[in-house]
Amino acid sequence: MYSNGVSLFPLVVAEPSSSYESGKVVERWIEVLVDFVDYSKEVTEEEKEEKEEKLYTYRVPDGLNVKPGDILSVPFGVQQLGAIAIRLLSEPPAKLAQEKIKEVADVVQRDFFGDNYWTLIERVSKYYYTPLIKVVRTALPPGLVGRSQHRLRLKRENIPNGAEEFLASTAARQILKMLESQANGDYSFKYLKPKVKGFRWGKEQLLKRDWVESYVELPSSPRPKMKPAVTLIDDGFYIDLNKRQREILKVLRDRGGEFWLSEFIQICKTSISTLKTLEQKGCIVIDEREVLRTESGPVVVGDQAKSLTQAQSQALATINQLNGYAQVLLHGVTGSGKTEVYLQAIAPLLNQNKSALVLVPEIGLTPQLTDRFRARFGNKVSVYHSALNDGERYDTWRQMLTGEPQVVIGTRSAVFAPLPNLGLIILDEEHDSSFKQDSPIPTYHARTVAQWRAELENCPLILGSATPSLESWLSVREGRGGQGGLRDQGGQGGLRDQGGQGGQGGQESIFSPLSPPSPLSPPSPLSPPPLRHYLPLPERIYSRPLPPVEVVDMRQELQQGNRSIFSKSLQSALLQLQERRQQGILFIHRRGHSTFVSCRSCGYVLECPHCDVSLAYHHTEEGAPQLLRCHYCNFARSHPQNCPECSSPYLKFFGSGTQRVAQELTRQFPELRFIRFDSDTTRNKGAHRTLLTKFANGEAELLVGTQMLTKGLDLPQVTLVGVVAADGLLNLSDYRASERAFQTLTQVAGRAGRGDDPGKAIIQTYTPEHPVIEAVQRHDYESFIHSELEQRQALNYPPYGRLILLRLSSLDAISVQNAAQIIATTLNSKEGFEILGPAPASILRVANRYRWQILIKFAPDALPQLPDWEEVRRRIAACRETSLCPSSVSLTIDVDPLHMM
Ligand SMILES: Nc1ncnc2c1ncn2[C@@H]1O[C@H](COP(=O)(O)OP(=O)(O)OP(=O)(O)O)[C@@H](O)[C@H]1O
Ligand SMILES: [Zn+2]
Ligand SMILES: [Zn+2]
Repeated sequence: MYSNGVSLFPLVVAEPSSSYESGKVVERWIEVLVDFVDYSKEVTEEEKEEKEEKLYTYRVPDGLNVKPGDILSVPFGVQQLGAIAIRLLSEPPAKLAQEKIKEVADVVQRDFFGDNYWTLIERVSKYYYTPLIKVVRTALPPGLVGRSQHRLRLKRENIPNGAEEFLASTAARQILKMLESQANGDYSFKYLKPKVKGFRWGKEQLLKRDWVESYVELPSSPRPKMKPAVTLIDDGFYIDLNKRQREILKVLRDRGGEFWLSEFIQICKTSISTLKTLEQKGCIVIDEREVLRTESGPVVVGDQAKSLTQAQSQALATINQLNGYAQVLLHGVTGSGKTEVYLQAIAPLLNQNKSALVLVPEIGLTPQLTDRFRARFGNKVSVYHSALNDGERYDTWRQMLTGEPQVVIGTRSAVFAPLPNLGLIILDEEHDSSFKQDSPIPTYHARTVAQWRAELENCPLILGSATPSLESWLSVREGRGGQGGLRDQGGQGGLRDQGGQGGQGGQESIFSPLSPPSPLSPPSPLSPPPLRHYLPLPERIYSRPLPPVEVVDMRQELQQGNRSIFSKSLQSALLQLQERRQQGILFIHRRGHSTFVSCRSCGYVLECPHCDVSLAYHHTEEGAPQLLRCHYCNFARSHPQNCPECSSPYLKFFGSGTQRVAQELTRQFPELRFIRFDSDTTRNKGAHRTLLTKFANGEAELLVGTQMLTKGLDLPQVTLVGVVAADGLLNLSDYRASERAFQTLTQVAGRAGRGDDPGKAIIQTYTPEHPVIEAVQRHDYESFIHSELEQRQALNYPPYGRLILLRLSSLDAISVQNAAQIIATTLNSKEGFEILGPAPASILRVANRYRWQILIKFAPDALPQLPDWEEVRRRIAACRETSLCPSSVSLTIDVDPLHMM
């Protein structure tokens, strides 16, 4: 047998090598995820996906030590490709002919992701019933491994004189010589391999002696994109200038003193030579600035830390003292300055060479937030979210792997960002449901994953919100489970037979020290220093008042003969905006309005041909095509002239919420300028920023939009917030409806009065007595949440009980119903949980697929104890077996679901 040990230390050959110790099974095969980059275009997306998701088995050559998480190089067809080691096997798959299995060519990089990262991926895989491979695909940008280069570098300081004499192998000597001949002692594997016979063994020996190191060079570090910008340095008052030159300087000053050169030339209708003259006169500077690849707009630099309010400094002091993992709930009312606390919590970390990860709900609000971070930390900030294209995403990843301390701001999937030396994770607006992925699997919640990650990295997690989720409140205030508490159950109950993970000894032990006390056991009197901190910011900055909330009863308006969608009160507030040159926000809950098109003659309603829903009418602006669109499958058609059923030309429609309101505004307030801010008008890249900038520049009095408006906008000029109809929010048939309605209304009201002028909110509703409305009006988070928690507890809903939703769908209506029935019966026949359903989804057919669901509910006191929990998990995973769920039916296991179907 040929092993590394032999030639180096002949005397210890007789000793058993470590893989034979303690009766461990020798694992000689490895399943790998092959990194396809330039995969042939002649296959369908589906075939491609199947191939990409597939694990391939390779043999591990003797003497090569391979671990999950290593980056390998493997022969694949005629190519040599990068691959990630996923799972060791002690036997080759029975289906494969042994002699057909190829050997791993080499280990390119050990522990590419680090143990913690790999543990995180495994935990997500287990907890969310998702094959490891899919989690890896979720976490990694495409092509990360493929584009990198594997290299070998000399460690000169370790090499003794006459080193070659110590080397028994010719290959090793040859490699050493070649490297030494290079000034930087460095070559790529690709270069060395064909030149050195037995390259791998030679390299292994050099590595063993620590004379060389192997590393992956990610393609050259990202070069910032630069673009010329104009900056005002002197407004030219004492300089001899002509009228035109003065005009140009005034424009620049009015626009904040900075502009991209090309855009500024357009705006002023001027030329580069005119600007050069102004530069020579010392009024402006034209220089290159870095452009964030995902963003436009000049980089604002040099923002200083603000001096903190007392509440802010108290919160910051606690955060600064944290050493290692802790869960912090920063509960600050709207406009209390949570962002400033984040910024000042991050600043010292960067100086300690640590990085920070900031997760935000949606991209609509990141431009403003990103600007604030960039103003403070300059180019240490990068943005990572799903709207980036592959290249941008890849670039950002690459930058993270350089190891430079940095701040990454991103949406849900950024929770997997491979930041070096993570010092802090922040979830801003932690209550927001867009942190949860409904599909595809893994159906993860970024808050849950962030918590695991913080524990693994041993760093604090800050959850910030004006309206914390019930989960976080319960977890921090009462030290009870919440979603994080699930992990000690879910995490340990690894499904060894599922998805390819598990099987390596010692895994369980990784979980135990991290597990918090079980949510079911009383807190121990000897508990270690508190891992949970509640940090309130009960007041707005400068003690500005929260906006008074006026609730308007729309039933009374109707009785008084007002048929407009705007109440008297809202109408006069809108008129005042114009008079006082102030600004307002009008919030529309999309579902609150009918958007379908129907025939006045025969009553026919235009429906989606693929889903059981009516089509929604869409019209962005005058002159744009009128479209009918399905909100479920995105099917679109033009608006017909005549009824398809009876040919009548009298089709009646309402626009979607915002469209209809926009029409009404134009009719009733022809002078009022407004900007629509919704999914129709923000489709294009950069549209969010453009619209918000227009609004901030005072180009309109009113911003009209949907949910997007509620999330973190900080516009000091806004004094009025109107909610057109709160009822659509209140009457949703979902156990979370009240929580969501309270959060949305409080957040949207909180956009008012953030500047010097006091603000107010007007909420229109047909049910003013609804407890949610009353709580919002009183700004009373605590009593709302207490009564809400009581109800959840009584019904065993989260955050007390736990839910797992099985979503089934199929093109065939009968087989999905049958499968749902069979699965529900099978699950029901055992104890340990409650089964709700099977039930058809509220919209049965979407994109031609029929959908059924089964809800599994675990009451807190019936929660299975370990090791029974594992048995329960096995039973749930077994639902996917074809005996229960035929291949024509797809089944998604949604753990901790937020949305029912
Ligand atoms: N200590 C401070 N002194 C002066 N201004 C401050 C201070 N802290 C924050 N601000 C300013 O107050 C405003 C509100 O702060 P911020 O947007 O961080 O509030 P928030 O708590 O995140 O609000 P929301 O939850 O409503 O989004 C911002 O314009 C911010 O620059
Ligand atoms: Zn008709
Ligand atoms: Zn549809």
